[in-house]
Amino acid sequence: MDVVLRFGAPNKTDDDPDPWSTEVRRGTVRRVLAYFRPHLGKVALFVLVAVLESAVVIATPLALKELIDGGILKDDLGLVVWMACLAAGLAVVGAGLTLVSAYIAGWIGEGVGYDLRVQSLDHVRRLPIAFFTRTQTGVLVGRLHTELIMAQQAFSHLLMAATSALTVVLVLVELVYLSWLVAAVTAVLIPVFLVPWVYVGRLIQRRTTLQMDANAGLAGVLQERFNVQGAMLAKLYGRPDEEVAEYRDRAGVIRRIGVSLSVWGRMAFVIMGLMASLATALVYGIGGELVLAGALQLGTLVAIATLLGRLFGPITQLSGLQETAQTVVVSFSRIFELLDLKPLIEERPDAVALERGVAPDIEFDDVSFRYPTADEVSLASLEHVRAGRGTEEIPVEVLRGVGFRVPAGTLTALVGPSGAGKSTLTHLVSRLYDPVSGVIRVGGHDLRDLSFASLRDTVGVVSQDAYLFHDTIRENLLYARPTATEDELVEACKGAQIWDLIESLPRGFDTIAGDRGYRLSGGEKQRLAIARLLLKAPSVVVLDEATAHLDSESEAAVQRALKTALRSRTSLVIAHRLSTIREADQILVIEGGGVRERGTHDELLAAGGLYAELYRTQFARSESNGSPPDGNGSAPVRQVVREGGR
Ligand SMILES: Nc1ncnc2c1ncn2[C@@H]1O[C@H](COP(=O)(O)OP(=O)(O)OP(=O)(O)O)[C@@H](O)[C@H]1O
Repeated sequence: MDVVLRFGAPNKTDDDPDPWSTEVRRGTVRRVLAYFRPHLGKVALFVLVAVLESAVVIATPLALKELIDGGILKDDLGLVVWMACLAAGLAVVGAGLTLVSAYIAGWIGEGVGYDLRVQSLDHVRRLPIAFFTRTQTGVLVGRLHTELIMAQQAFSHLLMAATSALTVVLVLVELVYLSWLVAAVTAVLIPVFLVPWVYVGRLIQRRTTLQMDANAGLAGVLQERFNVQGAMLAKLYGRPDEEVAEYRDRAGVIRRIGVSLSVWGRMAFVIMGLMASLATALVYGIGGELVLAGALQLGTLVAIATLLGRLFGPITQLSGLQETAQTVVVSFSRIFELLDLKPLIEERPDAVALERGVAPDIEFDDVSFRYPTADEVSLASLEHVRAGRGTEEIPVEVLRGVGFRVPAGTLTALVGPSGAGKSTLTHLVSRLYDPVSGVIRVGGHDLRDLSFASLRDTVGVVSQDAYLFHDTIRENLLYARPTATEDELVEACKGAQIWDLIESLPRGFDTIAGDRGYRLSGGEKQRLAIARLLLKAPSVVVLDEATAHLDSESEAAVQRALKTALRSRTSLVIAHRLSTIREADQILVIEGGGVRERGTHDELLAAGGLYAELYRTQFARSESNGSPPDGNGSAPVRQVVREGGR
């Protein structure tokens, strides 16, 4: 087992995957340190500034000592003025150095945060689609955002703590030099004063973790409920009273923790002020007696009191060092967990490109497939569902020994009962997944040998529920081809039968579409997606026809759009409409993860098998102008290829 440390974990049960888990993997510290490497120059500069800053801290009391003992007590006005000016100058330089060191620490922290952010975003982008189907978006965003900010801030704090450590050491050395007795008393008393401070610090730390946990939980729920589909489901099926009660409970927890945090946060300052005042009183008490006894000079006493005042800030900062270090290590560990997920689908170094603009054939050669299990593609802590230990996923083969060929420039329709594996077949063509065995060839090349860029250029997909970004129609279209001209946009929209609508909108292409631009109907959205496809001009089209009922006008428009989109392209269409099926050069009837029948519409009807049954129960209903045929088609039955049930 890789997990070796556990820092103050909250009350979680084993079957509750915890997105804020504080488990740390072995080797994390080494990996964190590696992030310093590109910033070593800045780190060296930071150390130099830290040394200067600490030198200023200990020099000021010495100037004050000289001002009193050598100037005031010896009536030397010149020295008084000089030392006062020196103390003032040191104060200004000290303030400047503090700002400079905060700036450099910020640069290093932000630099590490930047490196980590770019690396993790790029990595997550390359993760397989299976990862995204399993992961809770809110929790993933939390990890990529909140966690990263925490790691980076804590990182900067660690650097500042290094300055504090140096200051504490130098101040203690100077205290011993000025008066070993007062230094000894201070050394004994500091830990006593620090106990309440450390206690309060821990309390604040625990509450902050709880608050983050509660906020993340609420954010996850809100993200799920308040997107358009979630809000729709909640309106149709939700139980408002119970849901509001749940929000109240969650918000109540955040309020309770927030109130307690604000009190304890104030308490921390109160304790620090109190500690400083008590220590000063004590030093003047003991030191005053020594001055009266002639064992200590007045200037030395003032210098000691000043030094003490400078000691508490750094010491309190150091007392939180352990928690800060933990935060860095735990946060980085959670991000590394994500970075360690394998992309599964990768581009080969010697990947080739298909010739552009030439429609290739597609061939499935004995392809079998199962969806990856959670262990292979995701993190339990990101799924954030109560999976329960011991309920291991049993991988089920979704496709078994599938073999067929789509000749170049032809249309193949996939039909079959729900859950048969039609969408899965199309996912494999666009290489969202790789087959477990067998080969898929496009233009004679194994899909796995093609470069990603070539694959993206070659295969265009239009899904049933076309997704649009919350952006203008123009930006949504340009996503497929950023260099497209206005004329090309218009032409694509005309081809997709959506231009009339866009033209009629007051803001035309600049109308906001997407999640909150919900004004587009299902058919319109699909036509916009077809326009996007036309702009991309792929030579292979994978299409899932909309099952949603479209009115006859919209349906006719979609059909016309499809005609343009599929013309002289190699097409694989999950067909729900008889018109598409009739036009297909080949129909594959998919059932139970295999091709059961293949042929044209007439051939399959004549064969009287599964297709004929599907036709009677589903497709005939969508045929507007005629009654279902009786199955006595004229096509010769021998042309129908029946697949063995593998
Ligand atoms: N992401 C996934 N992870 C695991 N199993 C999946 C996943 N997607 C689909 N399946 C399973 O794979 C099988 C085939 O599903 P697929 O979506 O390919 O069927 P389909 O023929 O397209 O169905 P429909 O017509 O209802 O869309 C089903 O049993 C389904 O439960």
